[in-house]
Amino acid sequence: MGIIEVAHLSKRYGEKVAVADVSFTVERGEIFGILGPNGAGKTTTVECLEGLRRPDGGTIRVLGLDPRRDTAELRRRLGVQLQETQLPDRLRVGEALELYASFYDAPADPGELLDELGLTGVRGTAYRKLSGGQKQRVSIALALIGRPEVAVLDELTTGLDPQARRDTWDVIEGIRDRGVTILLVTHFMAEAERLCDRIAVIDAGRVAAIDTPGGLVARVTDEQTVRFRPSRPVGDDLFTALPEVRRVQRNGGRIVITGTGELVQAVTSVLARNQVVAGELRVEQAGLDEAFVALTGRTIERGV
Ligand SMILES: Nc1ncnc2c1ncn2[C@@H]1O[C@H](COP(=O)(O)OP(=O)(O)OP(=O)(O)O)[C@@H](O)[C@H]1O
Repeated sequence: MGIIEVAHLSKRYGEKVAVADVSFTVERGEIFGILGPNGAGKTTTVECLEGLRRPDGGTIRVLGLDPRRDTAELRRRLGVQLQETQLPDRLRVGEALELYASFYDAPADPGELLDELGLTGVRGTAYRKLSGGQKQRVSIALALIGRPEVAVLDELTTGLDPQARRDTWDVIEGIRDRGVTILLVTHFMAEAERLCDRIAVIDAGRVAAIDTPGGLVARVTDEQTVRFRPSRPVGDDLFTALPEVRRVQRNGGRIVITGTGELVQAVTSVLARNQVVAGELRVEQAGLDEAFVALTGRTIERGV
């Protein structure tokens, strides 16, 4: 059984269909991403599984619990980071953690958590004086203070600069390594690519695809391109004879070979057999960006 199971979820606001039909299962220990453009229905989906909204249709189980019925138990076992944590301005970081810790029977140690998130130095600082990245890490700390088995992180790095965003990614990987299952909502491509074991691509309230980042790319194309400058002149026929090769092009002194499968290995072995050295060798592969466009017909931000 998955740690989170969502089946045929639907939710509308008046006439507006926010979630039309969303199903996915999150396994214990993974970082599962929900990736989609603004307005795709990501937040509505996670708010339903947090028990904050009542779905119009479908079923949801989180840790085997029904979010609408077992709200109190779910609150103890699910860590939730809100889109914008609003804490009183004067509250100090350490006090905020102590306060939230008091809501749980067996909370994490606030000092250890601050240390892990690199916040020890601002323990006595008022929340309003923190940088965007520090505020974000406080909101992650608050999501983890109850030692949850599952944490839902929504738009984790929105508004952060690239360095703060990368630092936050390291933090998230550390949390996963401690065994916390993470449901990560994002509209940044780079974030999903870097962090997620599997991704549900959501568009207009529906799941367009669920797969590993590599699997999503492979669904769309397994074409790759190898570029290099040969150490001596070679004919195209050397490469066109390889089953992996689709096209050979020339670009100045460079050879550009497009193909599939074990293309890089095939090209480099034929070069080695013919004593040609490949200078300035580059390999390019379609990425999640291309896969996302092919699946949804839209582009979204990369995020770094
Ligand atoms: N309370 C509400 N009342 C009416 N419409 C809403 C409400 N909340 C969301 N919507 C609409 O439902 C759709 C889905 O919104 P939702 O916030 O779930 O998307 P999202 O993928 O999380 O987007 P974002 O990345 O912008 O947060 C959007 O068209 C949004 O305008």
